[in-house]
Amino acid sequence: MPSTELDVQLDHERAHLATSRAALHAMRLRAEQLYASGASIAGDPFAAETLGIALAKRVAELADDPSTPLFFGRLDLGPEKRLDPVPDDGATAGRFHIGRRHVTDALGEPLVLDWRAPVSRAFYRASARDPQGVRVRRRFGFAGGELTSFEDERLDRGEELGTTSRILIEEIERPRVGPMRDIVATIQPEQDELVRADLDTSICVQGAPGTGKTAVGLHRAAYLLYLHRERLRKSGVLIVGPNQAFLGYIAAVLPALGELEVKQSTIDDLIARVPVRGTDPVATEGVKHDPRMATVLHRALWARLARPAGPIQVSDGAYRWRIDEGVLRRLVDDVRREDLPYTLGRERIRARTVALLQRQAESRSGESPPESWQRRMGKARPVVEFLDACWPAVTPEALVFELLTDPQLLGRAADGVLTAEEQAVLVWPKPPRTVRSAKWSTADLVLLDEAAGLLERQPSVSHIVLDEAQDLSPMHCRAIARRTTHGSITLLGDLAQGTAPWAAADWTESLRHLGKPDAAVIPLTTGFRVPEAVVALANRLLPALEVDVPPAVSLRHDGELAVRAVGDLAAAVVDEVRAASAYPGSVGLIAADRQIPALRAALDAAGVRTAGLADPDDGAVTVVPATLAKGLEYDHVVVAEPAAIVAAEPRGLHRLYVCLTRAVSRLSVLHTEPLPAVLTS
Ligand SMILES: Nc1ncnc2c1ncn2[C@@H]1O[C@H](COP(=O)(O)OP(=O)(O)OP(=O)(O)O)[C@@H](O)[C@H]1O
Repeated sequence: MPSTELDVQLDHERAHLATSRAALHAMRLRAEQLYASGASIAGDPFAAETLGIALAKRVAELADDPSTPLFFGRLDLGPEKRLDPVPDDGATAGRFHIGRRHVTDALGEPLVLDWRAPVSRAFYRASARDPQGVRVRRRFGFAGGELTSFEDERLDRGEELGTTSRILIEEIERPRVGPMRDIVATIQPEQDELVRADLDTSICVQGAPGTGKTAVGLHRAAYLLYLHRERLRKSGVLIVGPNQAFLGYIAAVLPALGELEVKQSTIDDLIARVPVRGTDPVATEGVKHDPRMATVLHRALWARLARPAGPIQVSDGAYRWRIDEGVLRRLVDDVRREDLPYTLGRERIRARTVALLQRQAESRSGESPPESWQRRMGKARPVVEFLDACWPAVTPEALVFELLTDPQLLGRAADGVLTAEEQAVLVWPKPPRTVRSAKWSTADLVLLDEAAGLLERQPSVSHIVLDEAQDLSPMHCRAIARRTTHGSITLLGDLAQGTAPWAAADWTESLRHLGKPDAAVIPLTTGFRVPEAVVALANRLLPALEVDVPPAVSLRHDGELAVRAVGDLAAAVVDEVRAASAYPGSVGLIAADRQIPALRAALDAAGVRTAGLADPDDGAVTVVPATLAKGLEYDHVVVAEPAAIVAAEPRGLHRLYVCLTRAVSRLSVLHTEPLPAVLTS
């Protein structure tokens, strides 16, 4: 395109941007006015409050962030795809700008279409081979909210840029500062297919570091909320991530896409029903996370049932009623066969016992006794004694407490399921005296949740996105399965990054425990973060990680890698970090957890500004313990002493693989001890 023509078109697009911004502003003003007058329109205080909340949300959703473009793409559709009834004026019919949210003018005509709208799909999926009715796809380049360039693909003429798009490459190579950003402008076709998968479809995405798994999960959540807003408002979408630092890092993505109400949680917080005040030895933790514990708990619970040993005789003040032992036995057997959660079963026994008494009262008087009579009989001492004897009430805490304090009881429940050694490590060495004084560990949380699931039904969430899912134990997966009985999941992970003792070795097992055995496992293989040279170093570890995963192909041919033997680790770290700070973008120092305090002190002493994960500071060097590096990324990463990272834990090589794959542009590896042999061979 000649440069004058290009300038004309750019001016045209800038004018459209200005019009769209003004329209968004007007939409927001209207929402604010409605909000201000909400109290007077609504009939009563409750309605006023509900309306007020909805309108305040709407106002917040319509906030314009001047640093992000209102649209990032444009589609010119061919005549057969035009949706508008307006006669073709040759200029704008069949033309749609695509952005983060809908913007309409005063007449309700769309100026910008939401990226999730059906028409927008073609922006991500159309190709020269399958143009999907698109004549021209235009991508816009922006700097600080100002439109600076555009790039056209004439799909109708077979032109397609794919991953050679300059705008895509610039976006990928842009320095990272602060929390994670959305990727709506450049979602790739293989990612889009996952983002737009049906709500009822559960998927498992296996992808090497930096292939966009987290991004895909977050965008899928936003997409599902757009498409099924009413349904999901009630039962929700939940994002589960490995730790608070990670959740903090991704927290801004959904609000940037206009989704302000998605809950995010770590798996431990999701299932925590008691405060964690204790820790377990590794061997004990391992057994508690083993799926065989589900059988043990199940057996321990149902072993509490006893056969009725005698009739019940109940007086209601006027008459005395009796139910024979045989009838009670049948009653308990019948309810047992109904396979209800335990507490529901107990209540059903109570209800049926009262019904039997009621029938006797009816046949005597010919009238049905009042509800108050039924309630009284349900609480009558002989009825409660019968229930307590045959179907005793129990809490999850009491059930787990009994198992962990009583070797005999545990032995009966675990017979043929756990070995004697496994049973021995489960029992508390110093048993607490009461349930209340128990110091529960994080591993106990999965047992308590499993027990709670045996007692009561868990409410179902419509969709759960599970990130870094390779680290979920089978018992974690069961906890999620209980919460998605009627919902679906997006499982995101990389088997090579599994660092937990129970890390998944293949996805089939995890999916089975998650109750979604038929979910497809889909690979993502294009790497958007880690430069080629760095991927090549990290990939040397793969054979030692004993997992079968497709290797990633990096889109980044830039980037630098330096591996240096040094004499004084702290001094070298200070020098390296100082040198890194000369470049734009973020700097992260990753080291074994126990080395972090000394290295941070050395940086502080040298006057280098540092920040921890809990207190992020954009201009400072973030000091990251290796165990918290998962999912994070920095432009320049300094990994200090790989041997110490490997030595710190049984799956230390997997941890090192995670640490080496955090760099967006440059990775410096500094070591005083020899590097792990697999890295140098
Ligand atoms: N289509 C895309 N366009 C631009 N950037 C992208 C795209 N996909 C992913 N990215 C960027 O690549 C980086 C890595 O993405 P993300 O963190 O989602 O990867 P991941 O697979 O979850 O990585 P890890 O396994 O290390 O957690 C992020 O900065 C993300 O914004």
